[in-house]
Amino acid sequence: MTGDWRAGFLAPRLRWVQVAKTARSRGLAALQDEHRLELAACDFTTGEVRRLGVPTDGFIDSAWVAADATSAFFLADEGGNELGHVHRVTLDDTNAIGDMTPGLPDYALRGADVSADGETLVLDIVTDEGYDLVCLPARGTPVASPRHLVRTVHEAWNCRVSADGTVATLDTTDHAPGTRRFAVTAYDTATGAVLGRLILPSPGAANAVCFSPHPGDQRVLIASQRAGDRSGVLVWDPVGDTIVELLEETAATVVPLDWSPDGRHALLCVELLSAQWLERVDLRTGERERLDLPTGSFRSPYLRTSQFGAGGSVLASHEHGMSPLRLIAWHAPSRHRVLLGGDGSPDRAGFEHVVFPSSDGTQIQGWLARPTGTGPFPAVVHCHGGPHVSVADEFTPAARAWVDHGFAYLTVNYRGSSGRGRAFEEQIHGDVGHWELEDLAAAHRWLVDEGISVGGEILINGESYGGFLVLYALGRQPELWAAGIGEVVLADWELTHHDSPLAMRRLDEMLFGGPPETHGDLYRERSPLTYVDEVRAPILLWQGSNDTRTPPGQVVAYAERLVARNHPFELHWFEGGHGFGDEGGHLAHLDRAIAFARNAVGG
Ligand SMILES: CSCC[C@H](NC=O)C(=O)N[C@@H](C)C(=O)O
Repeated sequence: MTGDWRAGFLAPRLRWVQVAKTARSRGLAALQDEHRLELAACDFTTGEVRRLGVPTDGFIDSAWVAADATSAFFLADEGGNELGHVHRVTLDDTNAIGDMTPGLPDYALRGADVSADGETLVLDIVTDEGYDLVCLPARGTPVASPRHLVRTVHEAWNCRVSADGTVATLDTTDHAPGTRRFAVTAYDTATGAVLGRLILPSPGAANAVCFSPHPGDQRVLIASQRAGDRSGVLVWDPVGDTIVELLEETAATVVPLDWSPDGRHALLCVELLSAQWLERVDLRTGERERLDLPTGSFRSPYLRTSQFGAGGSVLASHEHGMSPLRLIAWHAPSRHRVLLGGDGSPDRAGFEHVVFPSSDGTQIQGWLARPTGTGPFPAVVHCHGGPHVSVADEFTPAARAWVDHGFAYLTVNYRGSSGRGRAFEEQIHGDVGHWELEDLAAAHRWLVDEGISVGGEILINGESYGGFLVLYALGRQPELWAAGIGEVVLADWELTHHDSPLAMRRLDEMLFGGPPETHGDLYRERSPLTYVDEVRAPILLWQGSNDTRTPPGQVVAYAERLVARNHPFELHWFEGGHGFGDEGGHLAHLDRAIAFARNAVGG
């Protein structure tokens, strides 16, 4: 795995693609280049990708395309702070932009959808008052105030609206506050009346994926999680009060992604220890068909999905570790072709899928990239954010950079990651940091036992919740790590909680079992700031000045304690929110990180 990793990093690439519900040959994409990440209108037939001049943050849920692809909606925030208003941009030559909710205070967004008939927009907006499901016309002049359907103070995500706009759903937790064991609640969009609620037996969770494509049909495709490892697909009719259990898996995790425009099929992503493939299931017969597509990944929580295209096709958002997103149209076995994206070298060797035991015998999965030769190599153990997401075999240009500089790179789906069932995901609740550090120590041990690396040459790296793990590991396992590198890190839970909007505070309360007012001891016990004096390794950090997820104050507090000890560290600030918008900035960071790492391992 050698070559010009810089070019791979900086070449324009697609981060996600969305398909319009009733104009399936067109859609919306997030296009990344050296200088910016912005929205683009796509025509899958001609291959045209046209920039809209609208910046975006990389989350697929911060922007979405209208059903007929004549416009798109996005959250316009203030310098990356994720608080603002939903705007509409027309996808014609004018790209006219207008605020959809001019009468509302700034809000965070936890979901949005537009009906297949193009008329109705639903938003799940979050202010310090609570989570509000609102409904407004998707076309025409924005209304002064949208229709308010419901307010809840407990976490509620991911709203969906029926094809004719008469029924909306919200994934709610009123029945189980302080958890993400969601129920799906359906509302009449004219009156706000509750039409039905789908609550799976505890500790199950249900999430609405999408409504039937047909106006008048109020059935919803549901992703279900149940006790243990069980995951499945349901079709729920909140109006007719019926549930059809379409399929259930125990060995693998199955995630429904889309309902075909002809109503016949659902698209599924099946995941086995983070290896993914796509299947299509016939909604009448339950017959499943695995799509013959290249090895790699097809979805990533919050970041990327695959959907049905026009004419019965599937538009697969395919990536692997060393190959950027390609939109592949699958028509039938052995009949698929690339419509957009890629970099011309999808056959480049990528990640190795590895599994190793943690201290309690639980098998932990990771993705490894290593230089050619026998090693040992200095190594980077990477921790993803979330924590309830997982890393698939997805494009990771940083991994290529590390490998080209002689480092092995191992990204770990530690305890708390999604895709391994509820027990695996929830094991960290009330015990934040404990199992994650056990699993990261296991990764360290495995790299040494396999002869891939040697003990004193392993660094730890991560972003967001992964950045929390970097600092927590440096303080709690100082003997293990040669250096720590973090982006948008969390150094203190209590300070973070107090500086965060409600949309983020609910995550902390779920992880700790309550707010700092009642669970302050645990917040302090599991905060890196508490262990800052134990840290031995040098630290390199990047933080966004407008970040509302891992706000600046808590990192400043941590840095002040390092200064007081005269401990070697660097803290670099960038203008932005919870991540780099420009790959130029990201690349400069990586250059610095590699030089810093070489220095730390004496290279
Ligand atoms: C409290 S950890 C930092 C917030 C976290 N970001 C990255 O790890 C985050 O945004 N989590 C989201 C996805 C959430 O679960 O609410």
